[in-house]
Amino acid sequence: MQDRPETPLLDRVRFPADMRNLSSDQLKQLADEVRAETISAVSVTGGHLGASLGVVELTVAVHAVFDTPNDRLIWDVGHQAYPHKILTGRRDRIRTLRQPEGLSGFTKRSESEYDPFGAAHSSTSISAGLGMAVASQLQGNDRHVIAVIGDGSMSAGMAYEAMNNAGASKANLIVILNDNDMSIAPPVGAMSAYLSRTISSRPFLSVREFMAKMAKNFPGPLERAAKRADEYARGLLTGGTLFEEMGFYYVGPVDGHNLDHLLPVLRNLRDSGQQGPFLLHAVTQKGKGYAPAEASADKYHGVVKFNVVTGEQQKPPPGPPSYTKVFAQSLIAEAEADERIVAVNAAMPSGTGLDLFAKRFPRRCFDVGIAEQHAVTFAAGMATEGMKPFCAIYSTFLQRGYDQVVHDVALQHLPVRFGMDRAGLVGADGATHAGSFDIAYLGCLPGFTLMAAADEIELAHMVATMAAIDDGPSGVRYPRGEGLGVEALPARGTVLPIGKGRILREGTKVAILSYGARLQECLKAADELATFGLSTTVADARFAKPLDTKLIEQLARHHEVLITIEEGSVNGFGGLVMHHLATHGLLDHGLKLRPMTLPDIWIDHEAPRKQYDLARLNAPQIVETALAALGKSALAVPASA
Ligand SMILES: Cc1ncc(C[n+]2csc(CCOP(=O)(O)OP(=O)(O)O)c2C)c(N)n1
Ligand SMILES: CC(=O)[C@@H](O)[C@H](O)COP(=O)(O)O
Ligand SMILES: [Mg+2]
Repeated sequence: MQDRPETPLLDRVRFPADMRNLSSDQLKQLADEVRAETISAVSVTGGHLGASLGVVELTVAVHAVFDTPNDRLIWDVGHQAYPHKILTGRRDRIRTLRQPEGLSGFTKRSESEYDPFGAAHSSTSISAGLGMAVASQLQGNDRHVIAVIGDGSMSAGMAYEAMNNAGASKANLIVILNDNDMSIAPPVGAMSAYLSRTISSRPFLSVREFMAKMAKNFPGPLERAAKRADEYARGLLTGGTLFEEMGFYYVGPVDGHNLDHLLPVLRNLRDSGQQGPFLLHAVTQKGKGYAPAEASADKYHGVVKFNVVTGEQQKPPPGPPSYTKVFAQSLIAEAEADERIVAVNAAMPSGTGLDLFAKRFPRRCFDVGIAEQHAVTFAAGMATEGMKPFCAIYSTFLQRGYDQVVHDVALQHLPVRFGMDRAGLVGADGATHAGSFDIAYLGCLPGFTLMAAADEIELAHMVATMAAIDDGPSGVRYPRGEGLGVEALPARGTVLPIGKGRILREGTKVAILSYGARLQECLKAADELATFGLSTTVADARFAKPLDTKLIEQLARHHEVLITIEEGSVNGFGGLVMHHLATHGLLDHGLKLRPMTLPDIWIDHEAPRKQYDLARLNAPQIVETALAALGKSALAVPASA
C-alpha cells in the first residue's frame, strides 16, 4: 500500500458528493480506509463481513462516478452494503449494525435515501432496477440505475425473468455482476461454471481495449449505420456471451478491486450515450483484504464478534445441539434405513445442516443454488418416481417457492417433506428473515400434514413421522438456534400418531394449547398461574394439520379459558383452532378463547426491546393473558401469598 497522507480521507467523506472531486489515488486511499472501518465495525457487531469486503472498491467507484442518490444504486441481498452505508451518511451508526434500535444488516428504504430498494432475499435487484429505469424514462428523467448482483444470486430464476425483460427493453440500466465465485458455500450449477469459463477464456478487459470498443466515433446517427454500429458494439463488446444473447452489452471481465480499471469503465458506461442495458462483469474476492476472511472456507460470510488482529471469532461456548443439527442427524438416521430418502436445499447447505447429510450421502443430497422455486418442484418430480424428498428450506425462504408448494406439490398430493428451519423470530437478520408466516401459508392447504417441534426430541420424532407419510406433503417447523438440551436424543425418532396432540399437565380452569417451541414457557406460566389458585392444563398440539379436534373440543368444553400459542403470525394455528371451534358451536357458550401469536406488525431487529419481548410470547405474557381473560389483574396478590 503506497504511503498514505496522515489525514484520513474518510473523516472528510460523509456522503458520496464529498468524494466526487477526489483523485484516483485518493479514492484508493479512501477504499483502504473503508475496508479498515468495515472490519473494525463488524468485529464489534458481527454480520456479513466477507461479502462487504468483496465490494469495497466497487462501492467507492460507483458512488464516485454516479450521482447517487439521484442515480439509483441497488444492492442485491444487501448483505454486502456495509461499505455503502459507511459512505452514505451512516458511518456514525455503523457499530449499531444489526443491533436492536440499530442499522439494518441489509439495505432498507426507511433507513436512507441512498437505499432505493430494501433487500435481504436475493435476486430482486435487476427487477427492481428495471422498474426504476422504466419509471425514470416515463418521467423524462435521465438518471442511471445500477443493480449490483452477486454470482450466487444470479442462480435464481427471478434474475433471468428480469434479464429477459430488460434485454428487450433498452432501459438505461447497468447491472454489475459481482462475481466472487462464492455463494454462502462455493457456488453450484451451470451458470457458475459458465462464469468461470467466461473469466478464464478472456483476460481482464484492458482499459485501452475497452475505451477503443466504446469509442464514441461510431458512424453518425444514420439509422442503418447506428444499427450497424450497435451490432458491431455488441459483437465487439461481448464476443457472444450469454448476457449479450439476452440483449445486454456485456463489458468485462474487469478486476473489481482495481480502481484504475473500474473508474474509467464506469465513467464510460455513464457517458456512453449507448442505450442499455449493460452488464459489467466485475471479478472480485469475497473477504478481500482481510487475511482471516480470505483464508476461511466461507470467506467470513457471516461472523460473530471477532478479534481484528487474530480474526478469532468470539463464539459462545458450545451448548445443546442446534435444532438444525438435530434435524440433519435425524434425517441421516432415517436415510440410513431407507435409501429412497433424498435431501434438497437451495444454496444453504450449512444453514440447513444438509452439509452433514451430503457428507454421509453425497449422491442423495442436492444443492440447487438460490432457487427455492426449482428446489420444490425438483423434489416434487423426484416424489413422482417414488423417492422420499426432504426439502430443507428456511421458513422465510420457502416463501419464494410458495406456488410450487401449492400447485406442484399439495394439489397433486405429492409426498414432499419440508424441514422449515428458522421458524419464528431470528433476531439480527430482522423482519426479512423472520419465519413468521409458514403456519398461515401452509395451514390453508388441503391435505398438508403440518407439525411444530416443541423440543429436539419432538423434532426427531417428527422427522421420522414425515419419512412415513407417503400419501401427501408434510412439513415440520423448528426455531433458529440451540435446542433445550434435553436428555439423550433417540437414535431414530418414532412415528407419531398423525393429528394427535399430548397433554402434559391436567387442570380445570385455564387450558394452554401450545404449537411448537413455546411449550416450556407454557409450563412456566402454569406454575405461575397456580400461585393465583388457577389450575391449568398444558397441552402440546404437535400438529396444526390435521388438527386434534378431539383434544381441542375437550379443552374447550372443560375450561373457562383456552389460550393457543405459536411463534407465528396471526391466522396461523390459533386461526385453525378458532375456525374449528366456531364452526362446531363451541364458542357459543362463553369460552374465553385467546390466541397468542406474533403481533401483527413487522418485527425488525431494531424493534424496541419490549416489542421484541412481547413477540417472544414468554411466560409472563401468557400469565397476563390468562388473568386478563378472567378479569383478574396480573398485579393481584397471588392466592398463596
Ligand atoms: C431467496 C434467498 N435464498 C437464500 C438466501 C440466503 N443467502 C444470503 S446471501 C446468499 C449467497 C449470495 O451469494 P452472492 O449473490 O454470490 O453474494 P456474495 O455473498 O458472494 O457477495 C444466500 C444463499 C437469500 N438471502 N435469499
Ligand atoms: C444474508 C442471508 O440471507 C443469510 O446469510 C442469512 O443471514 C443466514 O441466516 P442464518 O444466520 O440464520 O443462517
Ligand atoms: Mg458471490
